[in-house]
Amino acid sequence: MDVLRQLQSFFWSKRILLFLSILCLALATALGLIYPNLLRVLIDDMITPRNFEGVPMLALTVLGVVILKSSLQFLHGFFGARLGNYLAYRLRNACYEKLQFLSFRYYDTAKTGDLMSRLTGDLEAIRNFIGFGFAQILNMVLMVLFGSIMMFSINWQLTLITMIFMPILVMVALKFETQIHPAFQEMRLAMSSLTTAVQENVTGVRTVKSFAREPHEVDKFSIRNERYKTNQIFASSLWAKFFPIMELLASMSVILLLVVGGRLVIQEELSLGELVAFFSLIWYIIGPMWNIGFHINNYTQSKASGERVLELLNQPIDVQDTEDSIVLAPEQVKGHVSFEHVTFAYGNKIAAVTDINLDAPPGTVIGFLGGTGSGKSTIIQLLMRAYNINSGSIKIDGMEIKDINIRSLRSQIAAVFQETFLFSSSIRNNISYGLKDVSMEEIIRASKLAKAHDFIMEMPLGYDTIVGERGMGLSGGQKQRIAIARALLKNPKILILDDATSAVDMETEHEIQSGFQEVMRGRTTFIIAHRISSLRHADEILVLNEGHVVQRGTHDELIRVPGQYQDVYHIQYADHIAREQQAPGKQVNS
Ligand SMILES: Nc1ncnc2c1ncn2[C@@H]1O[C@H](COP(=O)(O)OP(=O)(O)OP(=O)(O)O)[C@@H](O)[C@H]1O
Repeated sequence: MDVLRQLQSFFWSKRILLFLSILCLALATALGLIYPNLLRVLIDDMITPRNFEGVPMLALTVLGVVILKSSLQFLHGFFGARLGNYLAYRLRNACYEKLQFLSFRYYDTAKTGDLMSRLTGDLEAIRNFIGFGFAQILNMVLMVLFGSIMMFSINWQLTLITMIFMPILVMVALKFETQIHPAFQEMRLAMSSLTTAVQENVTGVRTVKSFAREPHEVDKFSIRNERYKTNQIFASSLWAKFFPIMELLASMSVILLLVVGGRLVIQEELSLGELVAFFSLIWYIIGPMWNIGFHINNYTQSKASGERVLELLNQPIDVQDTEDSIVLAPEQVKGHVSFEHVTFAYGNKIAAVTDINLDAPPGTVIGFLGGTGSGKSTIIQLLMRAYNINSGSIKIDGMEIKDINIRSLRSQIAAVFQETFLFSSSIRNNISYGLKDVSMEEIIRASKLAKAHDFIMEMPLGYDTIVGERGMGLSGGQKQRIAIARALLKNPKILILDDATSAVDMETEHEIQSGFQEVMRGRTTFIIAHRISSLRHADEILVLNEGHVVQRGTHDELIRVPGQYQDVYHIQYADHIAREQQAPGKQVNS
């Protein structure tokens, strides 16, 4: 019920639909109770005394009741569907909005398939329950209540006798519930792991094929499919046992009614019409008991689904704006970045970066060099406030970034990553992503700077060419150049190039960088690169090892001192150095 209470806020403004739906169903049920009475009248007042006169009137009454009952049932469906759809619509929007604002930390462990199944299957289960299931459970209670009252009013002793088996029926249904609920939860988990397997396989199809891992992937899927199947079979076998037991218990009540009721009619303590009415009414009690399993199942499934959707909606967002966060005025931002004793660890692991200090006055270029996992990208993520730091401070123009409004902070930063994500849209839209009122001239200018214009013009529809999911159909270098154009168009105060030219050849890199010289002017730029050639013009280069800055200085300073930078330089410039050494008198330099 706690789940229901939490979901309430999503449909409460349309509660009138819920009330109308329940009311219509309750009225339809109440009308249904007229049938047994009409039967009793037909037998006792017309058939037994052989009085045919009232029969046409009785038939008309039945017709009227049928029409009214059908109309009420239609209205119940109509209002229920509107309510369910309204709720699902709001929940879908809320979930999607939440996904937009969840922190990077959440996405570090989130599984796409699992999220998809929450937004589809789970939402559907909630929609069904709030739209129909809930009203039907209430209706079930009303049926039992109305039915019992009528039966008691006819003959209370007979009612008590026929109800002897009802508590057992309820007990069986409740026991069933305690077993089926975990089974359904397990089934949902199994389904989301299946979806995840499919999604990952489709996304990573190139990797799978290049490693010829298809058989392994098939096995992995089979194991998950097996888990789903086992759960399905377990749940089905529970259902299979449940129905015959319920039927047996229900039949006991009918047999009792037959024996005791028949005797009462013979003893003239009960009229024939009343006995027939009783037979009809007993189903008002047995029916709900019979369906209690279905309703309980519906309820538990939706409850499990509700828990999963709410779990997403209640996820804490660890990187958030403070109440009085500072909104940067773009024209006043200078782009002075400083890190003071910054230490940060992902989760409970050891620190990814420790005691980082740097000062980047506006317009300077800072380079990062270091082995895999040395913490270069982490520093950049921290500057964008993807995560909150554990200690130290990061400032822009003297303001702590944790005090700056996140949107306005990120709007001053443009980043190009090693891996480029392109939306399935036109190249033009991909370049102008997130920007309003951008002219075609500006897009072309940025593309030319990023050395992307020529290959875009060679494509069938030029800038209107649609690139598929993750930019399929483009080479890695082409995707990177589009990403660079996108970053340049944003005209940021702070530019981040995280291995941004790794996928282009040396010549193109050189060309792009000469373009960068122009666009980097006046912007504080952070370059992560494995190639010394990308870093040599930086005002300061930080060499990282296991999250620590082990060397810092300009290119000219660093190549002179023994250390990691010099080692990398020697490897990358071996030919050049050899040539320099063959020409005596010349200094070994870049
Ligand atoms: N999202 C994450 N969750 C947990 N640990 C992470 C995450 N990202 C990076 N790490 C860890 O933090 C450390 C630094 O990683 P980082 O990505 O900053 O290195 P890097 O120098 O950029 O490496 P590369 O050159 O390979 O990109 C590594 O030990 C890495 O395993």
